[in-house]
Amino acid sequence: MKNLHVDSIRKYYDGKLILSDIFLSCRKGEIVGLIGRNGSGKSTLLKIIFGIESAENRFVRVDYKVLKSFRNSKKFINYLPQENFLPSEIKVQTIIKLFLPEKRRIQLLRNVFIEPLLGKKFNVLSGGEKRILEILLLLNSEADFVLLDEPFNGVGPIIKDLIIQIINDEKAHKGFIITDHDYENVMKVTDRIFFLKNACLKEIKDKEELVQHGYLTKTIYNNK
Ligand SMILES: Nc1ncnc2c1ncn2[C@@H]1O[C@H](COP(=O)(O)OP(=O)(O)OP(=O)(O)O)[C@@H](O)[C@H]1O
Repeated sequence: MKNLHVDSIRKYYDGKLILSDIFLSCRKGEIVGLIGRNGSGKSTLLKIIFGIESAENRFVRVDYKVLKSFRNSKKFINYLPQENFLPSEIKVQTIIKLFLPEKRRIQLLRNVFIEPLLGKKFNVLSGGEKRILEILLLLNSEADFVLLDEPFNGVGPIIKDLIIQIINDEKAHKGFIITDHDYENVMKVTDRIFFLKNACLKEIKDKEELVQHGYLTKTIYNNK
């Protein structure tokens, strides 16, 4: 069983400690959630794991392979950034050809949601259509682990359910680390959840702990 092991991550921005000796692991077949207040360092952590952000200290390995840089990581790990990352002036069918090897394209080209979009350029797609396409491309890639930064942001309930369904369908083949402020859907889809506060990660078991950690107020918690 493949295992992503993240250890001893330490990061400062402008002299301020953002991440302090972070340890995190994710097995293939597992979905791990990451919750934290705005600016707590969630995106920074995902970027460091993926290898596109530097850190004072960083140790990432998949099984026994130590991934020292983005060049090593990209074969094993894929990453959905907060902002759209696909080229705006290119048609969806061309994007699929550019991003996926031939044997991995067929399923996506026949996907009921993607098929009607194939002739459209990326920049004319709706926000939800863009997100679904990006997520499906990552899930059809060969990487064993996928880091998703705010996959639910800006998408409606139907697309959210579709994203959850797609992630669950792929769970047997990949491991996921997901961060999003839609904590209810994060809690629904994940097997383990961690809360990032004061540069440290702590595993949490239920929604009540989100009140204790100051992520939810009692009023929000009681009204849900
Ligand atoms: N390139 C940078 N230079 C300086 N400070 C940065 C840089 N990138 C991020 N930061 C700071 O690091 C902190 C963590 O940012 P990060 O984007 O990781 O937070 P986040 O938890 O993902 O927030 P959000 O939930 O709002 O997306 C913030 O205070 C941010 O201002």
